[in-house]
Amino acid sequence: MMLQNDLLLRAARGENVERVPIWLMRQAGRILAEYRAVREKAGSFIKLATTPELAAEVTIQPVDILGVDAAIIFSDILVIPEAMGLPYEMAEQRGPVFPQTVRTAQDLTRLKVADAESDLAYVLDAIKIVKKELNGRVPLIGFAGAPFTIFCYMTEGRGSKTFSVAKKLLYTDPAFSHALLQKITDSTIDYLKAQIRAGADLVQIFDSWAGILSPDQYRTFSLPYIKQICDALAATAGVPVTVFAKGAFFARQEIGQLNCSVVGLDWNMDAAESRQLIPNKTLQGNLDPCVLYADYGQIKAEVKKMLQTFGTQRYIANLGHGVYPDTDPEKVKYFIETVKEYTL
Ligand SMILES: Cc1c2[nH]c(c1CCC(=O)O)Cc1[nH]c(c(CCC(=O)O)c1C)Cc1[nH]c(c(CCC(=O)O)c1C)Cc1[nH]c(c(C)c1CCC(=O)O)C2
Repeated sequence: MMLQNDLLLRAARGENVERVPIWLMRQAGRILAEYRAVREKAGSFIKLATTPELAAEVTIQPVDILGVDAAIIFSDILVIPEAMGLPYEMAEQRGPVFPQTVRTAQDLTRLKVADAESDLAYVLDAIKIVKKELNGRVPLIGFAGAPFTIFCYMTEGRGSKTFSVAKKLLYTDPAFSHALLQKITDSTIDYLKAQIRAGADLVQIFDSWAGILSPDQYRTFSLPYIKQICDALAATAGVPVTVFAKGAFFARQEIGQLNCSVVGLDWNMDAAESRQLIPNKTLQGNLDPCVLYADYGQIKAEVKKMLQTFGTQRYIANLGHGVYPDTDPEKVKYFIETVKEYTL
């Protein structure tokens, strides 16, 4: 299937583009009333995420309503622990909770390496439906959490400001930590390959908790596993890979040397400095999501500043993290329009 709008893929591959492509992290769900209506109908987040027709519907909503240049499959990074044998619940207002956690070698023996084709068939089915319904309008982004971020949730059992339970394990039981990280990595490689076979045109790895690690710990417990994923996908899949490590400003140079096409940036990472540290890759980001609370004039000024410093080539416009749930969708549309209208 030929894509009518392949700006995102061309920018990712470092090819010339006539304008900057844009999409938003967490564009599906969170801000749209149309999303909340479907979620209501489904009854729960998990029901919605595991019903391929409904997941496909909310995946396509931002393409129709916001006019973004890509869809991202509606799912969650926590489907990997679930497929490994650690089910999660989505507590209203409180986020994900794992009733059981994994903190010892013995806990680990109860987990398996996920088999995407059987354990995550519902995500793959949703991808196939989206590809059919998009009919080539825009590319579809697949995704997974980085092994360290998944490790955080599996060991801690819930969100945390410090993830001190997870980090304690890195210091007190590195052998266990590496064994769990490897099992997550093996599951994730299989899963991302399956997403690509099902039709994902690009995949993004979210290392949402990268910023809580020291540079040394990041080098030991996160980067090597992301590297395994990038190498495995480069060897077999041939679609662009984006690595987004929130807060890992200290690791930009090393991330830039991975076998990936795009590096995602958050708003703490200076554009010019990032270009210098990562000279040979496409950059993605990095507007502070809070800019979208400002008035239209301020949004325009901030977006122009961002585009001027990143330039229009080897660049994908985005926020520096997911869009916040209480953002006015009209402001989001204005952000997207401002990027689309920008020319040098
Ligand atoms: C850390 C993380 C999670 N999930 C995700 C990350 C990495 C990205 C990031 O750092 O923001 C990724 C994710 N989660 C979801 C998507 C869907 C696609 C998209 O729009 O980008 C994506 C890409 C749906 C979701 N995942 C979740 C919701 C809200 C649940 C609901 O509708 O009740 C949605 C739409 C729940 C979730 N899932 C997670 C948390 C902490 C929460 C609770 C709060 C929240 O972020 O909304 C874990």
